[in-house]
Amino acid sequence: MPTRDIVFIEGLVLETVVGVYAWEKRIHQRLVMDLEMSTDIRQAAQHDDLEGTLNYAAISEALLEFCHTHRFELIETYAERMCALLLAQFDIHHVKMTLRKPGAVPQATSVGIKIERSREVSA
Ligand SMILES: Nc1nc2c(c(=O)[nH]1)N=C([C@H](O)[C@@H](O)CO)CN2
Repeated sequence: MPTRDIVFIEGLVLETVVGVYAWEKRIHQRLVMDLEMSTDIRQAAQHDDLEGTLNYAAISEALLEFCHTHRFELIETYAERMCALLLAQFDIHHVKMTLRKPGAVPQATSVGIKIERSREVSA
């Protein structure tokens, strides 16, 4: 029976080069990510074994590395590309990502996007 199990990461701070404007291409800015990843944790819990679940430390490392080695103008591009990376490299069925760019609009606490992506089911 399918589960509704979630492994999550909240408030992951990613330093990267991001922005539409010329001045933004010369600095590093912070993006802050919340992530919910659907998986099945029953095997891991039964055997008390990290191999059977999503390793949130390894996933955080992969996202930090991605942001160190890429630069895009839009946070949409970061979100889309990082969801694709997660679905390709980890046993995730469905991912919900919130990506914030705090400080982009000084009058707002934060701005950003929320997306959800699922692994393609092959026919
Ligand atoms: N939907 C978006 N709107 C805006 C973005 C973005 O990435 N997605 N980016 C900018 C600028 O880079 C802005 O953050 C500079 O303050 C504007 N709008």
